[in-house]
Amino acid sequence: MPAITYELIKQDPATGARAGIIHTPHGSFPTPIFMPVGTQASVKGVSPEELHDMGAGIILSNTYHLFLRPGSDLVREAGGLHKFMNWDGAILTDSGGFQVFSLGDLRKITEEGVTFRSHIDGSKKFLSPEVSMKVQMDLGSDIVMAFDECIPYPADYDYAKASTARTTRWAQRCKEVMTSPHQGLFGIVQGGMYKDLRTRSVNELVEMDFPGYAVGGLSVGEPKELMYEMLDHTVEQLPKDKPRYLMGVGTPDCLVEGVMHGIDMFDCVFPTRVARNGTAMTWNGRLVMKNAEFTSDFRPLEEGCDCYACRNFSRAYIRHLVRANEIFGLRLLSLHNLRFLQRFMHEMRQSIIEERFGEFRRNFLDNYNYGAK
Ligand SMILES: CN(C)CCSCc1cc(N)cc2c(=O)[nH]c(N)nc12
Ligand SMILES: [Zn+2]
Repeated sequence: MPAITYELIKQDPATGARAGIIHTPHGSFPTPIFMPVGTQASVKGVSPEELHDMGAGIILSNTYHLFLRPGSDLVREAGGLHKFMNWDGAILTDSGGFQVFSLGDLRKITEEGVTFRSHIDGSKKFLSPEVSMKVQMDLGSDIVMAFDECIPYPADYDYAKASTARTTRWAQRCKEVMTSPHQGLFGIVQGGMYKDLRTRSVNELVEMDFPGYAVGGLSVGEPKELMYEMLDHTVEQLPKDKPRYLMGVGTPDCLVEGVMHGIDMFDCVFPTRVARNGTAMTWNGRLVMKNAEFTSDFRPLEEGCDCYACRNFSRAYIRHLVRANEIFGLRLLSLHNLRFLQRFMHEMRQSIIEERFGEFRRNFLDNYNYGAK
């Protein structure tokens, strides 16, 4: 029995949208799903108990960061990442490739792997398919991402072709050393913005029969229309009985469009990052809490929200905390924004099950106004 399995609940008859359940060794969760990001083994300012209370079934963490600090040997000694951070839900770990490639010229790529300098102390480090898999086995995450190169945008055809072929060879090397029966290894589709390379990447990864697939190399600065075009082309070639994960996406409009194209899993730092910038996410757009309009607004951040912030505090109080640089204000906004995304995905999933996804999408996009208010 594979560690990760996908159960289709409902396919929207008119679009690629679908509702399902993903089963993992640390529990099952409904899809489509948004995964809170806990890069360094914590979702910034949020406790595991609060993550459970808001309905999070899976969180993200990161090979690159934990490899550098505190080191995966320590986490293994602690009994793995679940025990280390006291989270008993599912965990997905990214493979480290993306973070290394974000270092720009501080790294050197060869067939073997990537040499780079730690952003923490400048020491020389090496990541490869084998090292990434060893780290992720030490961490014990339920879903392990293959070690890949996220092709920058723009990239010329020859570079994208050579890089995608290497990512496929790296995926094979990951598969050969990922021996834990309790962890599921996802392949990551690359190919840049070239449809023929995306098709080749999909075909070669599907040939290796992974339990799930991520669409990589998107949300890297390309226009949204181009992202959707690549997404449409890529997802339709992926197996229907396996989960699909769109990496690094995204804002609510991108979540709706990603679901429409058949994506099941999403992650993005957006909700916690904008929270730390003093902004609340609501169905009708963003609230910039420092704005004077909230000075004596004693309503909750969002009417009808059941989060801890909205059940106990007002916009006026949260505005005061943000202006006074009180950490509690940012914590309240993080709790609200993460709960908002859980509610958003739940409503979207219900609309698929009740065959009214098209109406949900139109209503949301008609009211969508994520310019700061
Ligand atoms: C917090 N998240 C942004 C981190 C997890 S997702 C990181 C991430 C984001 C994007 N856009 C593309 C890729 C990609 O092509 N490959 C990998 N391995 N990771 C990716
Ligand atoms: Zn709320």
